[in-house]
Amino acid sequence: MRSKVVCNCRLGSKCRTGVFISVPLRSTFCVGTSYILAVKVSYIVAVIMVDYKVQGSFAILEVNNPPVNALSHAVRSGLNDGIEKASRDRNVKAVIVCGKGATFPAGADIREFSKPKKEPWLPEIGHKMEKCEKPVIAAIHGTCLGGGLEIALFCHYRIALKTARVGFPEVQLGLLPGAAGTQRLPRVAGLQVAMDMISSGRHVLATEAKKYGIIDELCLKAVKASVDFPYEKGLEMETEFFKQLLGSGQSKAQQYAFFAERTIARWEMPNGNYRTAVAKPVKSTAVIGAGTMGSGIVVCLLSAGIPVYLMEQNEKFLNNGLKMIKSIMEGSVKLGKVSPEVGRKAATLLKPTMNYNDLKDVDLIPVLVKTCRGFLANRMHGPFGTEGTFLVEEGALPSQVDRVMEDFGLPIGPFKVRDLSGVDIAYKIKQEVAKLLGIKTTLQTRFMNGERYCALNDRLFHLGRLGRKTGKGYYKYEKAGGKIATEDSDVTDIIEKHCKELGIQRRQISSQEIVERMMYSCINEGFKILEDGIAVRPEDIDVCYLYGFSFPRYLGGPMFYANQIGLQRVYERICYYHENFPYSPHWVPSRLLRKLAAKSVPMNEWMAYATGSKL
Ligand SMILES: CCCCCCCC/C=C\C=C\CC(=O)SCCNC(=O)CCNC(=O)[C@H](O)C(C)(C)COP(=O)(O)OP(=O)(O)OC[C@H]1O[C@@H](n2cnc3c(N)ncnc32)[C@H](O)[C@@H]1OP(=O)(O)O
Repeated sequence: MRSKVVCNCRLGSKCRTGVFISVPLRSTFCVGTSYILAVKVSYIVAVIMVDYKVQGSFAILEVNNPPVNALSHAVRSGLNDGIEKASRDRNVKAVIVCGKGATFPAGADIREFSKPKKEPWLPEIGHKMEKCEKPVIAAIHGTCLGGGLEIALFCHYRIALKTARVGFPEVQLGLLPGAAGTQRLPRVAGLQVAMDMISSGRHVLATEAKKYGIIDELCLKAVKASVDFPYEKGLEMETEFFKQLLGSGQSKAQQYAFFAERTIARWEMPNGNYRTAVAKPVKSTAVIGAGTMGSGIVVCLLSAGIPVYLMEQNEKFLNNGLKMIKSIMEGSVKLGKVSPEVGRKAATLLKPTMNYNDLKDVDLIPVLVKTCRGFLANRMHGPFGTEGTFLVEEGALPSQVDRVMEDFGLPIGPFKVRDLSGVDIAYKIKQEVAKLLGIKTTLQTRFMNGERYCALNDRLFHLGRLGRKTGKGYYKYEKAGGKIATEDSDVTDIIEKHCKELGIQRRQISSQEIVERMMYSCINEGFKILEDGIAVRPEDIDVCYLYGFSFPRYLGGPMFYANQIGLQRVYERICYYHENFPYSPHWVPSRLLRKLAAKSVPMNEWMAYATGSKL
């Protein structure tokens, strides 16, 4: 713990060096420390997050806000005071801005975006640095990102370790650089580089950045020319856009996704947690089943350089799988996704077999779960697929459902996915369930075990329309194994025939109904999953969707999306669909959702209600 007098802020005024909490005693100065400090003589508590040192003729402003030196309010205050102090100090001839520990500031403090905004803003500090009559140098190491890079761009010189990385990841948070980044980077690095970096959010190595002129060891670049507007006007526009984005649901969702990814990494199980778990080396693996999914997993393992047995009981399927793997690996090499070296080595790492004995010593066999309802993703995604088919049976077309869901943000609609994974897979899963229940289905079956059943997929299966692999499924393709999906009037005829035979009156279905039925049915299941303790928090579900189903990041995940819509509204619509579709158990409203909706519980308290610690 350090305590030192660092400023002379007036009693009761805001401490400009840090966070001023309370002043019950009469005191004329405040005491700052990097830690929350109870000082005997007063209750004044302040946090210093920029260490100010003078070494020789250099003033060093070292940002000290671990772990990533985010530019929190206390850091901004510290930088602001530091640059003013260095400007005033006659002994100081130059100023160095740097980060303590692992990195130069990695950007604004994302947690502060959802709090009341507090000055000083970053552009104000940046302008003070730029206007400082003494040279201001950014000494960069680690990850110099977002607001951190903007600060560096305001400095007169930038020097960096070769290993340092710079970038504007704001786009991943639904934002744009808001402290002159959009104005200054093009002037330093050129329009093309700036457009690439700002729109991709990619981190650029210092060696590459130097080439672009972002890291400038030699002198202050004269950055006066503007592409479209004078600098001041450009800055004004940038601030306006930044404010608009910051208030948008998209940015909130992306900020949520950023923290959700980190939250789920801190997992806890009854017999261990993320701190105590020790990774076991994986030297050999086996994949059982050489279908689309099995082959995909083999490709991932081979790309990581891990030996893998591919086990199949049927020689023809085994050979088909091997062909598929070879072609995917060759494609990956061509696209530069894996190196030619990895591609060549893959052939030696892959061992096809039809003998289970070969698998007895392998370290890992990934399990391909197809029918189990107990798992998170499959269980939650079940209603999604089922509702899609029901919508088509009631009046929509597969292409309409796909278009609406792609507009919603999914990378590929549910029927295109079914064609990709295979109509036969969906058919066989249903047949397995029917077999377990001792039921035989026909094309006329409308209920199975008291639940609504749609035999449309079965029709396509019996017509040999198995999806991409046969060149026809819910769409037609340019060839068997083709990728270009085109609407097929034959499919419309099949659907209409199905409805006519079963006496189903088709109707117009709105986009809103499609989105609600697809999304709310799986959200309802998501709340049941929380209720059952299958997931320990909504973030688990959302990250699973972001990665497993490429759910749009700008919506955060299905649970965050539900929260944004409002639980009361989601609950009411689920009740509405339950009334209209009483034979689909996925519309039975979740008890947890009902409780949360009734009490308008904020998302961070959902689990207290799910686990019963709050009722
Ligand atoms: C309203 C009017 C305003 C008008 C004026 C506008 C002025 C606006 C000015 C500036 C705006 C700037 C925008 C930004 O700068 S946005 C932020 C840009 N930066 C980022 O997005 C970086 C995000 N972080 C990362 O990518 C990584 O964390 C990385 C820095 C690469 C380090 O990775 P790694 O070593 O793997 O560490 P972790 O990711 O696990 O992170 C460690 C913990 O630190 C927390 N963290 C990281 N970055 C931030 C951040 N920017 N803000 C807050 N917290 C951050 C992270 O959550 C980890 O903590 P925990 O484990 O507790 O979750």
